[in-house]
Amino acid sequence: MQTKLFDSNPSDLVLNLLPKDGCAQYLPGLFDETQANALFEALEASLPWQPDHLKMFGQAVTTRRKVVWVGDPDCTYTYSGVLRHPQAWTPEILRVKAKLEAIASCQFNACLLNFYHDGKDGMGWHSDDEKELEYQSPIASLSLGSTRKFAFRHKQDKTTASLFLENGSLLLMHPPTQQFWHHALLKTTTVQTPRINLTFRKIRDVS
Ligand SMILES: O=C(O)CCC(=O)C(=O)O
Ligand SMILES: [Fe+2]
Repeated sequence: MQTKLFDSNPSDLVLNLLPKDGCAQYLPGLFDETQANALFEALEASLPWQPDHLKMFGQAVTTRRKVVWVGDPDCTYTYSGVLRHPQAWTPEILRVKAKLEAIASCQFNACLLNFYHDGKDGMGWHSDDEKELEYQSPIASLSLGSTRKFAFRHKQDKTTASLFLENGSLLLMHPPTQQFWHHALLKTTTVQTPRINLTFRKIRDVS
C-alpha cells in the first residue's frame, strides 16, 4: 500500500512498512538536525522526568527509562496497570503537536514522552491498545537524539518488521496496527547516548 502524506508535495510518498493488518509509515528528517537537537535539549531540561512504574506479572517494577505524561486536563490514562494524570502542555510540545496534527490530519489530546539514557534502556513488546485510546486515531511517534532500532511483531504469526528511528524522524502507526502488531524499542550495547521519544495519542471522550 502506498499512501500520500502531504497534499502539497507529490514526491512525499511514504510506504507502509507492514506487510498486512495495519499501516506504519516512516518519515525521516521531519525536523532537521539543528531543530531536533534544540528540541531535545529543551525537553530534557524543562520536563519533570520520572521513572515509570509498571505492573509485570503482578509485580511492581520501576524502570530506568524515564517518562512524562502530558495532555489535556481530563486525559487520565491507565497503562500497565497504573493510572496516570497528565502534566500540562508546554509551548514546545504544543508546537510539535500542531505540526504532527497537520501531517496526520487528526487531533491529539495526550502525549507520552520517554527518555532513554542509552542503549540499556528500551521498551518491551506491547501494543498501544488501552481502552481509553481512540481506536480510529493514528499514533504519531517523534524521535529525538540517538538512532534506535524499533521492531514490529505480528500477534498471531510472529512475522517481524524493523527499522531505525533517527533524530528528527516521525513514525505514524495507523489503525488497525495496534490490534494486530506488538512493537518494541530494542535494547543494544552499542548506543551510549540518550534519546527522547514523544508518542502523540488521542484519548476517547469518556464523559
Ligand atoms: O520509544 C519509542 O520509539 C517507542 C515508544 C512506545 O512504544 C510507546 O511510548 O508506547
Ligand atoms: Fe508503544
